[in-house]
Amino acid sequence: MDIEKVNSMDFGEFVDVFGNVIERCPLIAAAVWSQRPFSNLEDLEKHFFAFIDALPQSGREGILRCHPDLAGRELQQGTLSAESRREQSGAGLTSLDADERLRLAELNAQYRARFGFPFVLAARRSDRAAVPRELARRLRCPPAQELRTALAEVKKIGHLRLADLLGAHPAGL
Ligand SMILES: NC(=O)NC1=NC(=O)NC1=O
Repeated sequence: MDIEKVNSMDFGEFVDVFGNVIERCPLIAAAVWSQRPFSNLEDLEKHFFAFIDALPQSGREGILRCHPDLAGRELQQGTLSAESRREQSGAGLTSLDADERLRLAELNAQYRARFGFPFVLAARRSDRAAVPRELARRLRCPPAQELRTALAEVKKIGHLRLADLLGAHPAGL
């Protein structure tokens, strides 16, 4: 899909296509639509990220809370979004053994209890060994720093999803 096609979309089509670039936050696409026309993929992405950066802390934390846990209940129940399912299975999280799943569940619970939002990481840039290691490492970070780190991961996920939608090759982020 080229940027001219994106710029020609009406509101409904735009949100249909881009509504899940940021997981379960179609509001962001709904807001970004007003910024058209976009000069290219980077410009479109810049508007998604600018919306996030302009939110108050409660809004940025809210975006994190819209993310399903990695290898969590939604993965087991099959209620993940198509994008999340692809990302999580791509990182090998659909084939964890019981011990691995339990360890991740425990770490996710500790993380959520400490920060008040779920652990978020771009699964496509990770794998089944790195996820628990990263979770355990970030669990020890100061809250303000961890909020910044988690949002950077949301942007990595968004960058990869936008690149998929526009048929571009994701830059190393
Ligand atoms: N909590 C999460 O990090 N969730 C996710 N990361 C991804 O890359 N896809 C997800 O669903």
